[in-house]
Amino acid sequence: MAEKRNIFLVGPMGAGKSTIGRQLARQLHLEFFDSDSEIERRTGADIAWVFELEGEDGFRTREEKVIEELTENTGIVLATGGGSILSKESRNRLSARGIVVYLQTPIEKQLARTQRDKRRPLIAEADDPRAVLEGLAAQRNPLYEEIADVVVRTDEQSAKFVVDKIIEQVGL
Ligand SMILES: Nc1ncnc2c1ncn2[C@@H]1O[C@H](COP(=O)(O)OP(=O)(O)O)[C@@H](O)[C@H]1O
Ligand SMILES: O=C(O)C1=C[C@@H](OP(=O)(O)O)[C@@H](O)[C@H](O)C1
Ligand SMILES: [Mg+2]
Repeated sequence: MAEKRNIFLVGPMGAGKSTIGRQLARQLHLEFFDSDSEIERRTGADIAWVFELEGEDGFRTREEKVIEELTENTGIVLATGGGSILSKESRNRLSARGIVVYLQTPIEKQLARTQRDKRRPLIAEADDPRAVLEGLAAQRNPLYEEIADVVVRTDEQSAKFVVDKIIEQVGL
């Protein structure tokens, strides 16, 4: 697998894609991108604002475009947004252009890690965030699994442990 020189992190909100991706890139001396940060950089608006102005559909169109462009790189770590895999085109691009690492995390941990964060509109405004995360998991987990080359759990383990585990699993 080491000949595919990009690493793409997929998984649900709160799995640690952004945090672990940054550390992984630093450790491997690869460039780091985060699809959400890239959308924020390009629009000059935060994710919640993009959802508010353009709706989820508008956000997904931007996300697909950013993933199309970023996956053209070689030698990067990309932390995707949790819903990026809803797009068949993005799933195809991610599988074709790098090693896809699925960060698997139980809903309990996702809730704990995203509780105080207002930057995820799908759960920040929900009356019952647990029910939302369960619904998303039912729809999305098969899609993460479909494209995963490697699956790494991120529940009890520290970010550092997960980074080392990914490096070991992808053979870099
Ligand atoms: N392995 C981990 N152990 C404990 N906390 C973590 C771990 N990975 C991430 N976190 C914390 O969880 C929160 C969400 O992480 P983030 O990287 O934004 O997830 P994602 O990008 O998958 O939504 C952050 O506060 C981060 O510090
Ligand atoms: O799961 C989702 O649909 C989303 C996940 C978020 O990214 P993280 O997975 O990095 O939290 C962000 O892209 C947006 O709020 C939508
Ligand atoms: Mg993130």
